[in-house]
Amino acid sequence: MASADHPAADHPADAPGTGAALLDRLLSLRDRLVASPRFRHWAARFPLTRPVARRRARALFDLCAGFVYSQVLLACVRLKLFDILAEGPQTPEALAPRLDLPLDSTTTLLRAAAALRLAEARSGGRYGLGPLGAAMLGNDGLAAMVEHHGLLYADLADPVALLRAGRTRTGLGGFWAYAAAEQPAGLERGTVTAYTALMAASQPMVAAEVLGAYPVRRHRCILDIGGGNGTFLMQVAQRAPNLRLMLFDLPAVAEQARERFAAAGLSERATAVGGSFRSDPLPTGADLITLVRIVHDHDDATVLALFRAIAEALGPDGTLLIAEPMSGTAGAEPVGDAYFGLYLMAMGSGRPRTPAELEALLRQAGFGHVEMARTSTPLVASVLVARLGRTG
Ligand SMILES: CC(C)=CCC/C(C)=C/CC/C(C)=C/C=C/C(C)=C/C=C/C=C(C)/C=C/C=C(C)/C=C/C=C(C)/C=C/CC(C)(C)O
Ligand SMILES: C[S@@+](CC[C@H](N)C(=O)[O-])C[C@H]1O[C@@H](n2cnc3c(N)ncnc32)[C@H](O)[C@@H]1O
Repeated sequence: MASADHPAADHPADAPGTGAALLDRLLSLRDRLVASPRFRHWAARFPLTRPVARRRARALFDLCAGFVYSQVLLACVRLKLFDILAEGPQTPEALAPRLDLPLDSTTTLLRAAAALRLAEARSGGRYGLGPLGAAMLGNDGLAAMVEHHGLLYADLADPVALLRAGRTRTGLGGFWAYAAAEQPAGLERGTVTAYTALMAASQPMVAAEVLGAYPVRRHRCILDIGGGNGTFLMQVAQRAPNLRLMLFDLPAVAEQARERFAAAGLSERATAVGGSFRSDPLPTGADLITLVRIVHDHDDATVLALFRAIAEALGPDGTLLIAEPMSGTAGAEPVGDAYFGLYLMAMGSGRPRTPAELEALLRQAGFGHVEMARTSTPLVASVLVARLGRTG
């Protein structure tokens, strides 16, 4: 199941012999060359190799400096710099009292933000929004994501220790309380509220991707498993006024969804059922089941059991839709494998999967037809659509 975003999704086995062996030899020759200080010295000066050498140096520098760039972004978010610059370009002198920073620090922050394209130098020594700062505006979910990274960075302070320990107790694991819980259904409201709020804040950008990729209107009843406080289903409700809405999540989370459905006047159309998909039966009656940012949280055995339970709950004509950032996404490789790979390791449960890995698990559970639905921003979410049986 290769696609434009996942060109290697099929993972064809390397043909034994010539092609792969020749490639290996060429790559080790490249590595030996690049590892030589003399070659690097020469390549940085020779006009034809200089642009490549500069790009590599910059890429390596960005890897060294990534945390510093992240902290510049965090400072901008905390100081609400983007909202302030959205009023119009301003001088450091005018901005310093508004940011409650000394003038010198204001200039340092503005120059850093401009270098990272979050802000932009304008005429008369003023600064305005940069293209990336403008993209942060009106995206409270992204700002909340930026803020919560403090937990991740603390867990990653010693990355080798984290990798050696494997699944261990961490700050992030405490935040995502279900990740380590033996009996997640017993989690109390106080424990699930912070992660539920973070997911709700960042859900609109995910819902926009999913609903742009798949026409939910063709269905009669949707069940959103792990649906949080119902933010996704509330977006669905707007797109498909005739669809019945069901949500399943841990009892303390489902309770919050029920309250929000009632407040939005959706109680007639929407129900929220509390339980754990690791131990409780799923609600039946839906012809579309969605797993939005769920599968990557769990290990293979849990995922396979969940897919099997879904196959049973859906019935033969039903559709399962999986939406989450996936491993191996073309153009977003570091998102799936570097960011989510280490994120989920720190969280203590799950792993990012390629579409082909997901498809293999789906097939084991009886889903014979699996295809990708194209999203506009696959780093936010890729979408897989699966149906039972062999035909589409
Ligand atoms: C108008 C003129 C003159 C020119 C226009 C030029 C042009 C075409 C500009 C483009 C403007 C544009 C449309 C920009 C769009 C920007 C977008 C869509 C940016 C999106 C960025 C999204 C980001 C950075 C997403 C970050 C997401 C993160 C960090 C998510 C983390 C999720 C976590 C930690 C989830 C945890 C859940 C768990 C536990 C794993 O299950
Ligand atoms: C990462 S959040 C995603 C929430 C929502 N789908 C979204 O994208 O915003 C994972 C959700 O799965 C729920 N969850 C985790 N383990 C569960 C289980 N065993 N049974 C039911 N829900 C579970 C959590 O309570 C949480 O709401």
